Amino acid sequence: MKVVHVAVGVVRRGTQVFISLRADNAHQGGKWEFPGGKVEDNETVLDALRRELQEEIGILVQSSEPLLIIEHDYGDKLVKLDVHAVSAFNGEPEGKENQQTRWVEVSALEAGEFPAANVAIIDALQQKYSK
Ligand SMILES: Nc1nc2c([nH]c(=O)n2[C@H]2C[C@H](O)[C@@H](COP(=O)(O)OP(=O)(O)OP(=O)(O)O)O2)c(=O)[nH]1
Ligand SMILES: [Mg+2]
Repeated sequence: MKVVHVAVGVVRRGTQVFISLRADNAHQGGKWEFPGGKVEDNETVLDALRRELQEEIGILVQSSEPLLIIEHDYGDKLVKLDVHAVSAFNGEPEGKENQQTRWVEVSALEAGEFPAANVAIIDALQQKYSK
């Protein structure tokens, strides 16, 4: 199966991160996610990160740091999540695609509300950024 390369942005302010609800009809629909999306053929992962965060939550990424890379096989889809912590940005994040969004304390993130691949992201965040 072809691996789908995905740029994922953990938008962080202190010990809080910004999350969105995936549309019911999307892959892994009804789960919470960190905003992001597929890296197109003509772009780098950072290009995709910038583009997706602008499209989905209306912010301009000013600086980001790689956090981790996760490969996960959902059975119907094989993904490679290229996860970046976004520490500086312009604009106030909001759902630009009618999706529900919220800021949440890193310590309150519940892996069960996210796609299975996100367990490792939540672990990494809770080690690095919890109060
Ligand atoms: N954005 C995002 N995708 C995630 C997370 N965890 C996880 O397993 N995924 C998976 C779900 C999807 O199969 C894939 C991302 O696809 P996506 O639906 O965001 O892609 P996209 O924004 O380009 O949207 P589209 O073109 O499919 O409409 O990665 C996460 O935290 N954030
Ligand atoms: Mg997306």
